[in-house]
Amino acid sequence: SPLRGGNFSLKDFEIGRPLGKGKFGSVYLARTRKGESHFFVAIKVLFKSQLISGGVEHQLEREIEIQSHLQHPNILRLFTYFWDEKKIYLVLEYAPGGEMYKQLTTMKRFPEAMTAKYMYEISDALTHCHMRNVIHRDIKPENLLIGVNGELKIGDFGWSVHAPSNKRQTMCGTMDYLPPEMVCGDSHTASVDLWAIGVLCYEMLVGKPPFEHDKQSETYAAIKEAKYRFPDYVSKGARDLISKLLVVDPSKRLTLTGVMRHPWVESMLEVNRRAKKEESERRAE
Ligand SMILES: CS(=O)(=O)NCc1cccc(-c2cn3c(Cl)cnc3c(Nc3ccc(N4CCOCC4)cc3)n2)c1
Repeated sequence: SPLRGGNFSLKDFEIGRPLGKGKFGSVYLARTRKGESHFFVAIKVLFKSQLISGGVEHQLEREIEIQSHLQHPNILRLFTYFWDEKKIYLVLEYAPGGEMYKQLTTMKRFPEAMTAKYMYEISDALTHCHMRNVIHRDIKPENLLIGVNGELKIGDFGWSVHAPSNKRQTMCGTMDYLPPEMVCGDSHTASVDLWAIGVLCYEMLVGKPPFEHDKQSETYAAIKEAKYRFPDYVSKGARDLISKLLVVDPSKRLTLTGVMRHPWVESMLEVNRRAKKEESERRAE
């Protein structure tokens, strides 16, 4: 990629439209100036002042350290970063499909085959992270993006840490994805990500997270007991997978390999493969 080497600065890019607004800054579509082939990137612009007042500068350092070293088709690349007097710029891979959050809001809920494909892809990405002793800790639709071929991309490592960790972090996002051990403040291991993909799987199939309640105290109580219900339309296979991830005892949760080899996931991936084959045969006619 034309982003080899270091010391880039804003002048190396043409800044395009804003893609979205975050807590600490915004994300812009951009493209490299050099060379004839315009290479699209997403540039996340963070204000130093806001990072300092938010007390998250160390978190950003960790995010940069971790995400710049992870290279996987389902993890958004962090190519490089640079700063000027007031801002820090992260040059990230552009995800043309946008946020999974928007896709889920638009579609209300995902078909089972689409959900299973995303579950396979996120488990593959987390296997890559856990092998490098990185826990993500903040898996939720808002942090997941969609690539050019509809593939899932983990897009934000702002909350990731090197395992094991008992770092108490002030939660400023939703707590729907918190596992019991984090709700109780106990130290936590990589299995927090397994709980989170259980919550994600439920939310993709149902359109809302399993422990959502009006009162935060009710959400806490439901999480601690892993108390949730399925709407009738959720298949037996999907219920089996989710019930093996939303387990209070972290050591008893299904492993990432177990998710990727789960009968429901495998059968749904077969459905995807057959649909793709039929589609390409139709195109070939
Ligand atoms: C905390 S934050 O600032 O990081 N999150 C706020 C936010 C909010 C919304 C989006 C995006 C976003 C980030 N992206 C990154 Cl990083 C790479 N590609 C995209 C990326 N790509 C993208 C691609 C296409 C679209 N379109 C497609 C056509 O319909 C309108 C939306 C939007 C975003 N979007 C980010």
